[in-house]
Amino acid sequence: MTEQFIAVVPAAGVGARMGASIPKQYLMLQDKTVIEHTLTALLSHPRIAQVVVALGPEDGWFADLTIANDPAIIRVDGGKERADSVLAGLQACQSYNWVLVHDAARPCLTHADIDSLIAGALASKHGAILGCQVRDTMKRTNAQGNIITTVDRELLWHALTPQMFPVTLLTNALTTGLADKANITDEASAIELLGFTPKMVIGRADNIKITRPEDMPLATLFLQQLTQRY
Ligand SMILES: Nc1ccn([C@@H]2O[C@H](COP(=O)(O)OP(=O)(O)OP(=O)(O)O)[C@@H](O)[C@H]2O)c(=O)n1
Ligand SMILES: C[C@](O)(CO)[C@H](O)COP(=O)(O)O
Repeated sequence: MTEQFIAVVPAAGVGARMGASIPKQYLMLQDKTVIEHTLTALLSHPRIAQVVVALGPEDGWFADLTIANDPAIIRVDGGKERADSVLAGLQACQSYNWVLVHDAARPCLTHADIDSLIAGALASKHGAILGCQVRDTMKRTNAQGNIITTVDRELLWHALTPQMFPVTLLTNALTTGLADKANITDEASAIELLGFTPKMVIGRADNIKITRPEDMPLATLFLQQLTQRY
């Protein structure tokens, strides 16, 4: 039988940068909430058997969603930082070899990208992440906002999600790295802190993370365009 995987969806954020009255993962995009789009993309993939959703302590929204009753969904309590939420989710993944971690706030994920990530991760000892190369000239500024240098963009990427790693390796990395969690903004950065070099897999640039209000119409357009998501 083809190996099945588990996914962890960190969904315990408050969405401060969105500035909405509810966490951004519960805002409506077309016919359903952001998190429902995200979970549907994962749950409908043939190699994802279960999805662990890390929820905020005050979350009163998830239980009201129909998808919350899907038997493939496991709920856990998230933590103060995204890395804490992911580590909490990993405690429910110990019977699996591999885990995909995907932001609840990235609803435009396609099965083609999940397929590419799985192939890339299984071919790499250190796991893999989806990413897309930067397109603009990149600048570094000083604290006063003055440009101090132009950064070589040749090998510069936007890290996306899902990110896929062996469960034991990622659990160890996040447990060890949490002492330095200020620098752990994605799973790969914790793996890198152990000295490993995960594989970068080319992903779609429309797999955006909904962060600010202007991202909502963009995600709506992308979902309309994505006729072949699954
Ligand atoms: N303590 C946290 C913080 C974030 N997340 C999740 O991690 C993903 C990416 O984080 P981000 O875009 O930063 O979401 P928020 O933290 O909600 O946004 P903000 O920083 O604007 O508050 C989101 O799905 C968010 O719900 C989480 O599970 N636990
Ligand atoms: C994990 C991530 O989406 C990869 O780009 C990003 O690091 C999340 O950062 P955030 O500040 O928690 O949104």
